[in-house]
Amino acid sequence: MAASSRTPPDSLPAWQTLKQHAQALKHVHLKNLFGNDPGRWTHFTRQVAGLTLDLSKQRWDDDTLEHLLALADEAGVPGAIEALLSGKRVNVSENRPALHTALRLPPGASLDVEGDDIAAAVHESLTQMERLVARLHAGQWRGATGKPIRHVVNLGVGGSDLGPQMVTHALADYRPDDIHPVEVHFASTMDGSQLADYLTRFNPETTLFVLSSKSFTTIDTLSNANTARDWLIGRLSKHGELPSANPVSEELIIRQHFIGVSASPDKMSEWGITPDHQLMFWEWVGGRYSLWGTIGLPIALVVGMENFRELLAGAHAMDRHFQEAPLAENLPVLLGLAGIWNVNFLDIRAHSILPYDGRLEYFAAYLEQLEMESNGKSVTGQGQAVNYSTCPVLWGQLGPNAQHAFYQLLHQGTQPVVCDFIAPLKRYDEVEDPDTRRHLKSQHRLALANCFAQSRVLMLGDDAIDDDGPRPAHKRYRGNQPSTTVLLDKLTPATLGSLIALYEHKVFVQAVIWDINPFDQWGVELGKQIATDTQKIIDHQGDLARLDASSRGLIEAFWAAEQE
Ligand SMILES: O=P(O)(O)OC[C@H]1O[C@H](O)[C@H](O)[C@@H](O)[C@@H]1O
Repeated sequence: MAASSRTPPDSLPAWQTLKQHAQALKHVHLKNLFGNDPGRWTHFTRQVAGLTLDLSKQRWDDDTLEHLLALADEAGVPGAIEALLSGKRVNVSENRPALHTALRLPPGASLDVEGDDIAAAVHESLTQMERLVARLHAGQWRGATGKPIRHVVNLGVGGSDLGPQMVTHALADYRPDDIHPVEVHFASTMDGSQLADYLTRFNPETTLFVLSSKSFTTIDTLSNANTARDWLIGRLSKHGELPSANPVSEELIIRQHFIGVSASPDKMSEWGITPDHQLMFWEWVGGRYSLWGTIGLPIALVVGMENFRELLAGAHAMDRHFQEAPLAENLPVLLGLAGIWNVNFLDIRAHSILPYDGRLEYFAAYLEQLEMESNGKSVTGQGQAVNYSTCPVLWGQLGPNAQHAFYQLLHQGTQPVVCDFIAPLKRYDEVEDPDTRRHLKSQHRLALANCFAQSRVLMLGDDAIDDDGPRPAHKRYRGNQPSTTVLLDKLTPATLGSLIALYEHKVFVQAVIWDINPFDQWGVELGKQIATDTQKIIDHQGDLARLDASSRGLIEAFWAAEQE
């Protein structure tokens, strides 16, 4: 992480100790670790900011943790945490800080970064967002023909889509009921199919688009934006198709139907977004870390500003804990170390995210970007190739659905996989009808029973059954698959904020130990460049002959299909 060169992690004394320790522990089954230590739950469980982190089902013991904590120390984790939170230029390849934590500083806080109080600027941007939200919630934001906005479509991709979509879905229950009803939707794919669905269903007079793009150059988002603009102009302008008594100017349409959110105000203006409808953020906020600021506009539209600020407060509580707690009590550090142990010492390179609550449907997709775009790297901050594994392959799905899909592999496949089970302890208290509440609460108990049963079976295998009589091989379970369980007291804006910040900081801790930069994503650039070249060839403006045989064949197949 640090710009100056560092001892490679695999040359640190604690790494060597861990290698030997792993050899000794390799043949110890998780069930025996539990058998040997009745106090595992207490030893390996921590509670902070509405979250309970149970690491007792990791395939480790007290000594492992001690060595891992020594590794964190030797790798400079405490100093790196301080550098991150105080705004040092930890993103070395782009020479800038990574200050997503500044977006959730409480009102009145200040943070001096290189001579500027950035907390003040952050709060100003939130106030500007609050004003736009208030206008929409009051039904005062009118489309070009004078009707209040009913549908808001966020056009963004990656960090400008996944975080807001995940949180709006998770917190939909927190929608205030005293507001003008505004429904929020998301379209990200460059093929236009998601957007096309909205365009066939929504009334252009009452539809507003939020163009969310940190760079404001992402072709996926800009192509959707152009389609949306053409649709609105085609329907509403004086030359349009709508038989309106009051045809309106293109200028008014763009003014009233587009908000821009970006770190590039010039590009927003160039596209035509009026300065009043531009929300800003900064280069020092990474896209996948940006839901906490103005990119969170869709979240604030769904849950209201008060709940949005609760989300920030929950994340800030985790930031404080990350900064202040000793390593051995520090949730993100412990979660990060469990990952290091699995990847680098137990050679487990697959990681599944399994929430047992339908509201967390998009959490795995969000973490896929957070973890793999951050830590899917193979050179250090100083450009040296690493010779140890970094980010595992991470994927997931709602646990109850995944039980009927890929749990077969978890239980009997050949791959070791570590799983994160995530569930709220309390649910459905707020349902008004007592009968419905009773039924839903029993469904919640059912979901928790499944969640707890699955991690137990993964751990114990056949030993989970009392009567472990003779059975054929295809009915046997070896167990010994490690897992983590994260329990939320309840899924609220604050606990969700803490949960997301927990994973953000876990990713950082791992990056520090692996000595990689989690805040850039150069690996996605070449694909974009080659796609631009390929499009020229598809459009008959480039040389097909210089491509490989497969790419040529694919393009020719497309051309042939176009002729049919
Ligand atoms: O917000 P934007 O600048 O449009 O970027 C959207 C996304 O696209 C990029 O290609 C990156 O891989 C992501 O990190 C980013 O979140």
